[in-house]
Amino acid sequence: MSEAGLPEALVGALHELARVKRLLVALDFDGTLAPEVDDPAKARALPLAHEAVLRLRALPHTRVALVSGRALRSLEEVSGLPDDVLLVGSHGIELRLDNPEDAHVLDEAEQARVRVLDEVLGQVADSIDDVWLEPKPAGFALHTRLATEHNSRVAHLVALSEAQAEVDDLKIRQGKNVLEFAVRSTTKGEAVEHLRRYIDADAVLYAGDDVTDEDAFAALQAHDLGLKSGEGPTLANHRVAGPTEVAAVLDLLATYREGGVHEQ
Ligand SMILES: O=P(O)(O)OC[C@H]1O[C@H](O[C@H]2O[C@H](CO)[C@@H](O)[C@H](O)[C@H]2O)[C@H](O)[C@@H](O)[C@@H]1O
Repeated sequence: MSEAGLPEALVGALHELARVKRLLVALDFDGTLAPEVDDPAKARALPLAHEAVLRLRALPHTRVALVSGRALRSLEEVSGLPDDVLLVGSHGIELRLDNPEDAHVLDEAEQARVRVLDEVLGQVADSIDDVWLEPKPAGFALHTRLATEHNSRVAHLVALSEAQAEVDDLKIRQGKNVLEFAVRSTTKGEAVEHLRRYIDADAVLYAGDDVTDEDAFAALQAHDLGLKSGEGPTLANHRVAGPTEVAAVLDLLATYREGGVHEQ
């Protein structure tokens, strides 16, 4: 372990990463910047992580992006970051880049499928204790965090079978105490590839904690750095225990890059 309490190999990789010319720092929100809480509206990035993001986005040739499963509007609210931080919501479906025309629009057929999903999943949530539905532009998250294990299992089974029976071509994702249904199948991996091209990045740091972040880790290249937050199988080449350590990583990366060692 280094002085910062981080693995030596990770500290070395951060030092290398801080030297590249154009750097993309792409970060998942819940479970990575923000500790998990029962009410998604109350999630906030740890102060050290928030501060490090602000320091990184102020540096030349450095862009920060949040890449989240949340709806874009929800991500804007909980992250509370300036407009020049790029935002990706709904697992890659919604983008807030530098121009308003980058915003997504669902076509009429997709909107009709969202309405059917609303009806089907709404009935599931209404009929099982402590299960609730979070609406998003292209679908819904069925939350079971506060439900008993039994109710959670029933909710997942019923929601899966009824939604698939009523709506074609659904993208279904399992997350932490949540089952997500969307009418578009964009992934965080596609989002990272899009962001890499968008800023013409020479290297990418991606940090995430959940199964859906694995698509982003799979999109990383040899000179990138993937950081898994918490337990579970991963394609990331580095791992830390959780949001506290992710904050320490971002703080150290900001310090190295502020040191002005990046290639010009
Ligand atoms: O991709 P992320 O930024 O990690 O977003 C994934 C989902 O995060 C939210 O749900 C999760 O965090 C909540 C707050 O800690 C927690 O209560 C819930 O159990 C977790 O599943 C969000 O509500 C979802 O829409 C996101 O897809």
